Order: sequence, then structure tokens, then C-alpha cells
Amino acid sequence: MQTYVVIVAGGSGKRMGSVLPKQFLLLKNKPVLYYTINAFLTALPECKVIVVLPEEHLELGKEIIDGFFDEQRIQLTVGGETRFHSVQNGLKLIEEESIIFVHDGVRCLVSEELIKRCYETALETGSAVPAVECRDSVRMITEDGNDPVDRSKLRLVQTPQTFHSKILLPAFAIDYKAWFTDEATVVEAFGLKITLVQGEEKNIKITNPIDLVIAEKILEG
Ligand SMILES: Nc1ccn([C@@H]2O[C@H](COP(=O)(O)OP(=O)(O)OP(=O)(O)O)[C@@H](O)[C@H]2O)c(=O)n1
Ligand SMILES: C[C@](O)(CO)[C@H](O)COP(=O)(O)O
Repeated sequence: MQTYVVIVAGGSGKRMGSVLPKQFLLLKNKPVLYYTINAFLTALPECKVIVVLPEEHLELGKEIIDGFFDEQRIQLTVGGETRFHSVQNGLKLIEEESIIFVHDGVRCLVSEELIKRCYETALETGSAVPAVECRDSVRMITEDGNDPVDRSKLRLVQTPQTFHSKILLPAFAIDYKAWFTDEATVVEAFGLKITLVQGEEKNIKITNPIDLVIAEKILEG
């Protein structure tokens, strides 16, 4: 069966506050997006990769891909208004039965081990959503203050969120809802349960400026 990886890099990175969206910023002289694409091409030698880019930075994305990869396996498409719409645009390029990874372009430290764990579980159960335990105490803000939450019952959800195409493609035909923050929420709205797999502490989503410092340190090993 074919394997597709939809890498969503169509956002503008408001929280990072940089002129250039964070997926194009450099970590040890290479763009964040380079590390993300390279992780999947290396872990899954047979996979096809679809990179979703902001329309205004399509040329820059092409330059990065042509500059770093000699690959017939990479296709490009443009992003949408939200992450959901960007994923939807990427999925439009997939017609054959496959295992589909959807991964944030800015989670550039994803490991081969996690990619393979997601693949095996999705093959077996139809889905694989990586998640990690909370390491801080957690509170819920209420109308009259705040309450403690039992953190042992919570998980922080990551990508790559991985599904059989028979699940993900029909699920994404749904109308957008504001609470669709990831693929798991869309698949659940479609009426199916998802399988959690162990994620990784270092699989951070580069979101704020501090995350670039952390990612560079992790890359230095
Ligand atoms: N319309 C969008 C919004 C987000 N993304 C992608 O989804 C991933 C996770 O989103 P996030 O970290 O929120 O990125 P941004 O939306 O760019 O950041 P911000 O919310 O700070 O603006 C990123 O790789 C981002 O490029 C996307 O492809 N299309
Ligand atoms: C998909 C995701 O990375 C899982 O943690 C996350 O939901 C993306 O969220 P954002 O709102 O786009 O930052």
C-alpha cells in the first residue's frame, strides 16, 4: 500500500512574530521545513510527500525543496484559511488507498522511531495519534476563578496524526468547525474513535521564539 505524508506549512506564524513565517526560519543554517521533510523521506523511503505552503511563499518553498532534495516524490500545493483547510487542500491530491500521515511543518524534530510507531499502529487499527503526558500542574479557568484538573487523565497531542485513507479522506469532506484543531477531532466528528500512541517530549511544535532556541539545542544533541 502507498504511503503519503501531508506536511502542512501553510500558516503565517503570528505567535512567532517574524516577518518570514517560522517554517522558513533557519536552524543551524537550514530552514525548519528542510528538517521536517528530510525526517519523512529518510524514515519512509517509499513515501510520497505533499507540502502545503502559503500562496505568497510558494516560490520560496520550491527553492528550498529544489535546493535540498533531488526528489520526484515531493508535490506542492497551497494552504487555506485555517490548518483544517490546508490539510483539506493537501488531501485533494490523494486518490489511491494509502496510509496518510498529516504532520505540522514546524514539528521538525520528529524522530524515525515515532514515524514508524505511527505507521505500524495506523496499519493495525486505522489510526495513530501521538500524545505525551503533562509535566506541569493544570488548572481549568472557570466563571468564578479556577479549579485543579487531574493531569493523569490528560494528554498533549502531537503530530504526525496517521490514518488509513478510507478513514481520513471521507472524514475531511465534513464542513469546518472551529474546534477542529487537528485530524483526530475531524475523524471523531465523522463518528470514529482514534488510537493514541506514545509521542515524544522533543517533538515540539515551533510556536514562539523560545522554541527556536530549544530546537537548536536539541539538534546540537
Ligand atoms: N492556515 C494554516 C495554518 C497553519 N498551518 C500549519 O499548521 C502547523 C501548525 O500550526 P501553527 O503552529 O498554529 O502555525 P501558524 O498558524 O503558522 O502559527 P500561529 O497560530 O502562531 O499564527 C504549522 O506548520 C502551520 O504552517 C497551515 O498549514 N495552514
Ligand atoms: C495539530 C497540533 O499540532 C496538535 O497539537 C495542534 O493542534 C496545532 O495547533 P495550532 O492551533 O495550529 O497551533
